[in-house]
Amino acid sequence: MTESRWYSTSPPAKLNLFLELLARRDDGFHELDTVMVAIDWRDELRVRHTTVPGVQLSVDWTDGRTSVAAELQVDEDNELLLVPTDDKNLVVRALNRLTETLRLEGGWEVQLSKNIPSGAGMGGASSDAASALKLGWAAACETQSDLSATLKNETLLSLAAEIGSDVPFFLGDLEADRVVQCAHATGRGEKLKFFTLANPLHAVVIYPAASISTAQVYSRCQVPDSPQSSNDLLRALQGITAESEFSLHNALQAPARGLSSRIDPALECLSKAGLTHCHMTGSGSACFALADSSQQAAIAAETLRSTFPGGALIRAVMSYVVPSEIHIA
Ligand SMILES: C[C@](O)(CO)[C@H](O)COP(=O)(O)OP(=O)(O)OC[C@H]1O[C@@H](n2ccc(N)nc2=O)[C@H](O)[C@@H]1O
Ligand SMILES: Nc1ncnc2c1ncn2[C@@H]1O[C@H](COP(=O)(O)OP(=O)(O)OP(=O)(O)O)[C@@H](O)[C@H]1O
Repeated sequence: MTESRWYSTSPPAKLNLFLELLARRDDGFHELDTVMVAIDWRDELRVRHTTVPGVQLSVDWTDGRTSVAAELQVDEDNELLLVPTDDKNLVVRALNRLTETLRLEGGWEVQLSKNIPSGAGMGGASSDAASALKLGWAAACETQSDLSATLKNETLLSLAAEIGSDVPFFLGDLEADRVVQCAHATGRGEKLKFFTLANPLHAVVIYPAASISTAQVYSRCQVPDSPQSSNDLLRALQGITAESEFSLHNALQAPARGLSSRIDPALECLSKAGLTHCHMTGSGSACFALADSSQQAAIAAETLRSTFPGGALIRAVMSYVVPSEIHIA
């Protein structure tokens, strides 16, 4: 066995434009109706298959720890900047499971450069894990010529769903083998119908220097008697109806607001910045609002950087594709 070349990609974050709770299941998970869009706030991940067993993961912050800590107004050793390098990291879990499933010899050398904050509801760890599965599969094919391509989609999808409810979204549309930006997700988030946006989405995202546990938010949520539906939004995003005819919704916003006092100021500042459709994404704490253009988003983000009280990562973003392109070096 030899070492593979380096395989790299840029795992994107996501925003939940809509999230409704339909039921609480016996296994503790919730049935969802959610609409996710990938955005161009991205990590960087490099993977190669090596002769050494296990996963050797190194993590840094692309903009430098000092710079991110300054934006967040915290010390460099603050837990907001801590990213695990052991099997708590979903990248390590993904590659270990790939090794077991494919009965591979050897292990992995991995370099992860973070941009996406954790505990933000932006799915950063899940996206890293999905990318690790894709890169790992590609690298394994280089050193193990007998891997069956027909097993690829089935294996990646089942490992992704095992690792986390958000992970399958970040694999993209495996069946149709096309790049897309959006999906309507049901089940616990793993049943996906991908679609292409009629027009790019522009937004400003504020991560208000607070990490929230997804499990804690779900433990405080309430399933409504009459759930709202994502139908109008789905039709507007696909250009079937006029784009102004939709509203966004997140059933996890109320329980998350009860866990962090940093969400309300983020929502207030976004709504005062001349943007529309202000909401929290996923289980929080990050909040976003939609802009008409990349220029409006950039100007609003710049203004918010001077007006938002306390530390925060504030970015102008736009819709992006899943999966992101793989490079080989
Ligand atoms: C909030 C979202 O990000 C929206 O896209 C996802 O629903 C969360 O997805 P995730 O972070 O991949 O979550 P998982 O790692 O699968 O689950 C973490 C915990 O969240 C709760 N959970 C998650 C997904 C779901 N549909 N119902 C739940 O109740 C469960 O308590 C679970 O133990
Ligand atoms: N690759 C990774 N990058 C960042 N954090 C990770 C990673 N793998 C595991 N973690 C851990 O996962 C936890 C949550 O991270 P994640 O970014 O998935 O949360 P989130 O923003 O709430 O996303 P989601 O929308 O999926 O709930 C953190 O405690 C973090 O330490």
